[in-house]
Amino acid sequence: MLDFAKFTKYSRPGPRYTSYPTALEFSTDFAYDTYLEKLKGQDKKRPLSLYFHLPFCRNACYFCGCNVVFTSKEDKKIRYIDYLKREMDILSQHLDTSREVIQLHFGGGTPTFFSAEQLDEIITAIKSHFPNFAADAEVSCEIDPRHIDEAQMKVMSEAGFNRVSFGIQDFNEKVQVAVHRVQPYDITKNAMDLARKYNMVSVNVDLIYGLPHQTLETFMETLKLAVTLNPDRFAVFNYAHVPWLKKTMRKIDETTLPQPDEKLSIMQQTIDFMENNGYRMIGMDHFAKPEDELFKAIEKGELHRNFQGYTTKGGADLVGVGLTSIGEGVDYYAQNFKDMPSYEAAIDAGRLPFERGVTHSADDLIRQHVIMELMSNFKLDINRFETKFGVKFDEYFADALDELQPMVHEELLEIAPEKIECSPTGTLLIRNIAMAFDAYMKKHAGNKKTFSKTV
Ligand SMILES: C=Cc1c2[nH]c(c1C)Cc1[nH]c(c(CCC(=O)O)c1C)Cc1[nH]c(c(C)c1CCC(=O)O)Cc1[nH]c(c(C)c1C=C)C2
Ligand SMILES: C[C@H]1O[C@@H](n2cnc3c(N)ncnc32)[C@H](O)[C@@H]1O
Ligand code: MET
Ligand code: SF4
Repeated sequence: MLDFAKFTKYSRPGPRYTSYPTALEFSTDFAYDTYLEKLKGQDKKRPLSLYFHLPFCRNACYFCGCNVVFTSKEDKKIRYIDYLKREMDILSQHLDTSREVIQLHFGGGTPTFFSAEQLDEIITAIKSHFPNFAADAEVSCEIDPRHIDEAQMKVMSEAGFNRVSFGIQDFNEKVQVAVHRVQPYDITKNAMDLARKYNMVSVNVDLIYGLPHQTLETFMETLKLAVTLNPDRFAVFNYAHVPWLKKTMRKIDETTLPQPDEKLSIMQQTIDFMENNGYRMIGMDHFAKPEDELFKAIEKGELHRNFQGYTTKGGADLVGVGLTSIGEGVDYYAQNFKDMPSYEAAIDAGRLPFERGVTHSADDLIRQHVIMELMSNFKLDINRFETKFGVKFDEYFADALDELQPMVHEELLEIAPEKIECSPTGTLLIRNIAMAFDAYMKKHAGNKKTFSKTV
C-alpha cells in the first residue's frame, strides 16, 4: 500500500466545487430584479433542468450536511405543497415554462416523507406547470430506504421516475449507532428490490467515509455488503464535518473520527475494490459500471458537474424550486431562502423566494471551466481551453502553476504544454489541485470555519 503519511499535510479546508464560485460567494448584492431579468433573458431553446427540494425528515442523522427541516407534523407537509404550487405559479410569470424539461430531481431531506398521494399531487402540479417533458428525461428521487413503501415507488414509476438514489452511508452497527441512523441491511435490500420491481433504469447508493469508528477494515465490510445489492452507481462521499454550520454534527465525538492517513487509505482501497468488482471511478466520489452513459460522456468530453453530482445533461438552465434550492444559468447561480418564514413571506407577497446569488465575471467563467474539468475528468485539455477563451493558459495561470509545483514533484499531477493530468494518487487530492485555480481562496485562507477538510 502507498505511504499516505506524506500526503496528510494536504488535509485542509477546501470547497467540494459543486459550483464555482462556491456558495460562500453567494450574496444579496445579486438583486431580485436582476434575477428576474436573467430568467426572462434565457435562451428559450435551452432546455430546463428542475430541482425540487423536499426538506422534511423525522430524525437527525448526526453527520447530515443537507438542508433539512425536522418534523413529523402532517400539516407542515400539506402547507409546503401549497407553497410549492404557488412558487411555480409565480415562476411561470417570469420564465417560459413551456421549454423542454430534460431533468427533474427530487432532493432532500427525505422526499418519501410525503405519502404516495402527496408525491402524486406534487408531480401532477409540476407537469401542469411544465408540460413539455422530454421523452427521455432523467427523472430522479433521493430515497431513505427506511422510509419507502410500494405505493410510493409505484406512484413515482408511473409518473415517469426512472432513477432513484438510496442513502446507505455505512452498514456497520457501531458506526450506525454513533451517527444516529440505524438501518439494517434487510431494509436497504427491500428498497432495492422495490426499485428493480418497478424497473428503475438506474439505482445509485450513497456511502460516506470518514464517519465515527470507521476503519479501513469496517469500511471494506460495508463495501462488500453494498456490492451484493448490485447498484448501477455508487457515490462514496468524504464526510464533510462542519459542526460550526450544522448543530447535529456536534453530537459526534471527534476523537472517534478516522485520521487523514486512514481516510486516504480507505479511499485508495475503495477505488481498488470498486475496480475489482466491475465499477470504474467517475470524477470525485463517484463510481459506475463501464457501460454507464457517464463514460460515453467522458469520451466525448461532455461530462458535467452540478449541484446534484455528475450528469451527461449539460447545456440546460437549472431552476431550483422550494426551500434553499439553487438554480444555475449560463452566468449566474441563484438560491432560495433557507428559512421557512422568509420563504413563505416572499411567496405570500407574490414574489419568487429568491434570496441571494452570484453573477459570473469573465474571470469566474474561465476558472469555472478549469475547475469543473479537473473535478469531472481529472485533466484539462489546454488547447481546447485556449480556443474557448482566447487566453494563453500559462500566462493567465502563472501563479496557479507555481503553486502546483510541489504537487508536480510529488507526482500528484503532470503539467504539459497541451494538458494537465492527475496521477491516480492525485485524484484523491483533486480538491487541493482545483483550489490552486480558485480566485476566492485567499480571501478565506485565514478562516478555518468555512469549508470541510479535503482529507
Ligand atoms: C453530498 C452531497 C452534499 C451536498 N451538500 C453537502 C453534502 C455532503 C453538505 C455541504 N455542502 C456545503 C458544505 C459546507 C462547505 C463545504 O464543505 O464545502 C457542506 C458540509 C457547501 C454547500 N453546497 C451547497 C451550498 C448551498 C453550500 C453552502 C452551505 C450552505 O450555505 O448551505 C449546495 C448544495 N450541495 C448539495 C446540495 C444538494 C446543494 C444544494 C441544492 C449536496
Ligand atoms: C445526499 C447524500 O449526501 C451525503 N451526505 C449528507 N451529509 C453529508 C456530509 N456531512 N458529508 C458527506 N456526505 C454527506 C449522504 O450520503 C446523503 O445520502
Ligand atoms: N434523506 C435520504 C437519506 O438519507 C436521502 C439522502 S440525504 C438527503 O437516505
Ligand atoms: S441524511 Fe438524509 S435522512 Fe438523514 S437527516 Fe440528512 S436528509 Fe434526513
